[in-house]
Amino acid sequence: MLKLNDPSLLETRAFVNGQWIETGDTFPVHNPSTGEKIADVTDLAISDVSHAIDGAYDAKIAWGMKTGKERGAILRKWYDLIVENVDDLASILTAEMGKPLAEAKGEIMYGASYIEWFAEEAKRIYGDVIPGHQPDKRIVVLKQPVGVVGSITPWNFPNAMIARKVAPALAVGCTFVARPAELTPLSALAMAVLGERAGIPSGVFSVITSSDSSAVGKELCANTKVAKITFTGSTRVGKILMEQGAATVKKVSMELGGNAPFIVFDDADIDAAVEGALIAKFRNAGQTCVCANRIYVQSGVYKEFSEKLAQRVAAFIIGDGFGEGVTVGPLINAAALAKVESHLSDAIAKGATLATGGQRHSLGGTFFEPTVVTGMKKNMLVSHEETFGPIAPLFEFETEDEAVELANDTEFGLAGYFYSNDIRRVWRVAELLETGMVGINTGLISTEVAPFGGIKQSGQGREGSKYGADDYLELKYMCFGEIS
Ligand SMILES: NC(=O)C1=CN([C@@H]2O[C@H](COP(=O)(O)OP(=O)(O)OC[C@H]3O[C@@H](n4cnc5c(N)ncnc54)[C@H](OP(=O)(O)O)[C@@H]3O)[C@@H](O)[C@H]2O)C=CC1
Ligand SMILES: O=C(O)[C@H](O)CS(=O)(=O)O
Repeated sequence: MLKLNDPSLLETRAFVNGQWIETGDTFPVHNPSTGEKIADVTDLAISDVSHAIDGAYDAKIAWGMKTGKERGAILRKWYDLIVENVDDLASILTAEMGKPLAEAKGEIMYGASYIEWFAEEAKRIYGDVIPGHQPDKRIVVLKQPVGVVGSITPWNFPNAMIARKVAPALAVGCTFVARPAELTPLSALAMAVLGERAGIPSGVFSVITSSDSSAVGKELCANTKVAKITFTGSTRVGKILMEQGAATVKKVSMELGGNAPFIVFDDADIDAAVEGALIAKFRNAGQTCVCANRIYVQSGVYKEFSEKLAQRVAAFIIGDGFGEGVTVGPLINAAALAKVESHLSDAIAKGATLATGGQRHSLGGTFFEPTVVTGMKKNMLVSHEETFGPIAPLFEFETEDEAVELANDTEFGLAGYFYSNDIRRVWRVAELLETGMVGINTGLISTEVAPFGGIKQSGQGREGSKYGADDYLELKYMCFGEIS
């Protein structure tokens, strides 16, 4: 049983229009480290989802009429409550998702940083005054909230992916209907408990828990009271939602799949590059969209980098996310494990060589040994598919042009990383990489102060930073005539 300082944070009812809802229908939530059931969560019907949308639509006028300062104050209170309860929120997150407790705490604080950031930005949603085009004309541009936002988020960051969306939405005056992944609804519900305590008015932030993501997605896309869909997840599902949303011309923000290249040039600090690769590849057991999916190492430093990386990876501590000192937890489910094994067996069959790891961990379940594999070639599955697991595939290259060509040889374009101490090379490569984000001599780029998002088939829109509110705003232009 989960031991919490505040057991009321382990909520299993859906939160709709300020009411905690039980329908009698539930779906189970399991701990991926142990396989044990940790809760039965309300399984809403589509009529309940539609009711949540109605409530958000009814609430948007009053919420939008508050000043930015008033909305910001409520968001700031929410931030303070999240920080005060970080230990319980992290325990709930580790229990339902499996990541090590230290990483879970990091995620809670990372998600909270977006709520803090947009609590401040709420007061700064400025419009424009444009010089008139005729003597009697005066032109003013307003920025107004888009309205009701439907949100669908993945299991791998069950707190931060919602926080990264709900914060800007509420800051600018939108209302928000969140549907968390079936695998990890508890973190979202705990956010709703604290949001209610912070004074978020009923209807402004609802959490609709459901085992039928497809049906919820169809309702959010078809319901004309929903102005916008914001989605984080696979490119496959993003395309489904974009197609479904087209029927009602839904605005969309899409944070989708990745296939990040991680390039080590021969002028790099190799020890620093190893540290960067450990973070970029193995954070969340490799289950992040910005993970290094392909590691390209220039031939002159390939042996040194490979050996140093393998040595560090072999020292990882695998186990239950609650375990003391554990640095790599389980994969989320059997399907994730099967994908990791398929990518690895494909690579080995095509000539790759194991440097460390390479098999299911002796703990059983969905634990997999963190793995380094060398001798990778572009005809291997890992080159073109997102592994979403703890495998570091090392490819060798000779020239800078070759590295850039290999890095860009993907339909994805979310994150890219490289290590080099040649300033001219840094600018050349950074400008040529076809990604929305580039880490230069660092393997960790996610922060609320910068615009997070991808290009190509990794999505559209940006989350966080001074740009992050734009996805939740409409421009309205007013032309005043007869002014003389
Ligand atoms: N760009 C980014 O910031 C991020 C991208 N991702 C990407 O997400 C993937 C991993 O997450 P994963 O959960 O497996 O991704 P999925 O796309 O399978 O699921 C993401 C969310 O979409 C829901 N969903 C699934 N099918 C549909 C549908 N037909 N209609 C509406 N909603 C649906 C899921 O619900 P349910 O699971 O309950 O069915 C889940 O809540 C990877 O590709 C990763 O790169 C992940 C995190 C961040
Ligand atoms: O992969 C994800 O779900 C997150 O976007 C990763 S990050 O924002 O924590 O880097």
